[in-house]
Amino acid sequence: MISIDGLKKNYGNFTALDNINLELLNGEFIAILGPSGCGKTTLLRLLAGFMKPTEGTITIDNELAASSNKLVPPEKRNISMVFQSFALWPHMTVEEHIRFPLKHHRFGKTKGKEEQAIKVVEALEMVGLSHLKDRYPAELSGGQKQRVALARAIVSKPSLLLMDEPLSALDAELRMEMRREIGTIHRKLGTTIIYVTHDQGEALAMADRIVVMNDGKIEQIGTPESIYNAPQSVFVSTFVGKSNLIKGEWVGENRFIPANFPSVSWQDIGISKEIKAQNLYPVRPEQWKLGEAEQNQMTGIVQFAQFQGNEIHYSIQSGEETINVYASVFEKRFLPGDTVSLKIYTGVEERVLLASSR
Ligand SMILES: Nc1ncnc2c1ncn2[C@@H]1O[C@H](COP(=O)(O)OP(=O)(O)OP(=O)(O)O)[C@@H](O)[C@H]1O
Repeated sequence: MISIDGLKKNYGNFTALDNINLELLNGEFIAILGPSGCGKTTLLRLLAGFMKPTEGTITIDNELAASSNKLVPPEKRNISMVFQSFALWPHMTVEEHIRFPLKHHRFGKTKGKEEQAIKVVEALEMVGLSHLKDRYPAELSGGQKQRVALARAIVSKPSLLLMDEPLSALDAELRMEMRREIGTIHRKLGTTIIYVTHDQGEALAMADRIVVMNDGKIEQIGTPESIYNAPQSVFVSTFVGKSNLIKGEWVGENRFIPANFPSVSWQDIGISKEIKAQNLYPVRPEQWKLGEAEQNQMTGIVQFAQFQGNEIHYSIQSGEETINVYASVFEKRFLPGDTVSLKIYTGVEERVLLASSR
């Protein structure tokens, strides 16, 4: 188990991480999700042992690994890393890359040549590269290079695998394929994975739990479903799921009246206290139900309608607010200039169904 307590990291006067508290269970797949500059890589570097924290501690399997005056260096931690840039050596073949940790790493060291060969074959098979084992990095595609980096990272069976945006240099289709492969490898190996990404789709699809970060702090920790369906802050509701934040007023605890439509009222569907306190109601783009304009309903004028294959993405002007709506292609189509009514799916079950069908 890894325990992070009160972790802080300053670079000079600048605080890159502040009061980070997190417990990771053995075998968990944790995604660290946040925008550029929020401190994701800093957290990963602290976990790897590249630098000391300014305050707080990291404990790995009940042993203090880092504090402001102690640092267990990377080579003394049973960890591996995979980077966005692959970090391969141009003069080594695929097979030599994968054998490297077995020869040199303190934890993965495997003395017998035969045992080494078995482990290399296993790792090559796991990432589907057996047929390319004699190639050099310059002779591989981006996806194949990342598979080499992955095989090199897992061959020594580390207890912790740190991945820093490993798929961001790959094209969209390959990213989807690699998501599945990393998921399969995680299930097979049972290694604890910390996976840094700014891509919400990756985090939602792959992780057991997501840690959403902003500005050096943790905003929310939870399962993908809870992060998506029950964001606790305005930041999480807009960063994950791209909610529209409708302005209005909460009447009592349970009823919301949109500012521009006093005759409309929406019920509470588990909106957090923090969001309520700002008199906002978050509505995700796919949560809207468009219809012909009706009296006593929220309405707007379609500005744009973009065909996306499985969905139509509308931009709708409603009073001063521009509302984004994702509608199924099977629903009634609207055109720019049409006045439409905007209702929302409020049943929690409906919302979960919608979320899981995306
Ligand atoms: N060595 C350093 N010296 C000074 N400031 C730094 C240093 N490294 C990072 N920072 C700053 O700390 C903040 C967090 O950086 P970090 O690299 O952890 O962010 P990130 O979330 O990984 O961003 P990205 O997704 O762009 O890689 C940023 O504002 C960055 O400019």
